[in-house]
Amino acid sequence: MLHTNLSRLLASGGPKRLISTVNKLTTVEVNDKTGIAILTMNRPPVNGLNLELLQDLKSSIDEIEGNKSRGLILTSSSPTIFSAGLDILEMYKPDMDRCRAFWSQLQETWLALYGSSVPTAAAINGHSPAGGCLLATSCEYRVMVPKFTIGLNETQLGMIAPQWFMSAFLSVLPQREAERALNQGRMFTTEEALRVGLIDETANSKEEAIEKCAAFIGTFAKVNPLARSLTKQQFRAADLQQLKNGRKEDLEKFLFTVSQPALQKGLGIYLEGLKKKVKKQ
Ligand SMILES: CCCCC/C=C\C/C=C\C=C\CC(=O)SCCNC(=O)CCNC(=O)[C@H](O)C(C)(C)COP(=O)(O)OP(=O)(O)OC[C@H]1O[C@@H](n2cnc3c(N)ncnc32)[C@H](O)[C@@H]1OP(=O)(O)O
Repeated sequence: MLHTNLSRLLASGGPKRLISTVNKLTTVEVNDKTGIAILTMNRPPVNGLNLELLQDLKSSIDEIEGNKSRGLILTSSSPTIFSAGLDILEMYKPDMDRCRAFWSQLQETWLALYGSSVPTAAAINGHSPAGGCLLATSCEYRVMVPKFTIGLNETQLGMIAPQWFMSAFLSVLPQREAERALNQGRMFTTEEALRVGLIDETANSKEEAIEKCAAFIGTFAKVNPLARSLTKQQFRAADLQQLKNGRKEDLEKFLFTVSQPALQKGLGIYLEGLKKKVKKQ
């Protein structure tokens, strides 16, 4: 009951204090009463994860870790897109120095979110392909609004999701389901995602999704915070360590992959397809 009241207060726009507007592409709002932080991505039109958005996400996660928030809810300011995943323009005909910085920042941001000491939840209020799905599956709980899609579609783009994308996916889905979905590059509708367990709940609006995420975070109200966070970290330690140990190799593989002419050709065709779709409407 206490948890429900807390989450209602949060979602009803109860006393909220904007504690950070420092970052250009993210905001952090901490509710004074509940202590839960809402981290909102705001890079129109599709929250494409470029270097700057990834930097802002990392610095917002650090801020939430540092200000003793009781939990983190990740969401988007767009009414239809949670995140379109990695900004393809960072990988298409890239400047290699920037591309290096981009991938290193993606690694850094993932380590911070997946390894966060506070309870994390994603209020998925729009489409969530690829890198968007990575962000959502790196959280501990997912609530999604109907009529959108989520999944790791990398193979559809001729790309291979790195091992740590798979780790986050596998922390949510059974191996058989995860392997098949990744091989197919499958995008799940909200209803399908609920059925396989890729999301935990559905909600009819962003506000309700945030309320349900807050209720999840409220379930830890009476649990010792240090014991909870160390337990979470033990569960995730092997996945985190695997990337920490292999960061350089992972970066080199990425740079090698994006410099392949066949991949560049495929990305060009994919981008063209996205643009043609816009013109048709
Ligand atoms: C073992 C070895 C490992 C080594 C590692 C090597 C490689 C790993 C590499 C990569 C991993 C990649 C993961 C990714 O995240 S790739 C990105 C995948 N994302 C997508 O496929 C999503 C594509 N977008 C969409 O499907 C739709 O845009 C969406 C459903 C999200 C929204 O649809 P809507 O109709 O609302 O909007 P659009 O009109 O389609 O888009 C508006 C505008 O935005 C541009 N855009 C969309 N998505 C992206 C994107 N991801 N990056 C850049 N730009 C994007 C779109 O082109 C439109 O632009 P404009 O025409 O207005 O200029």
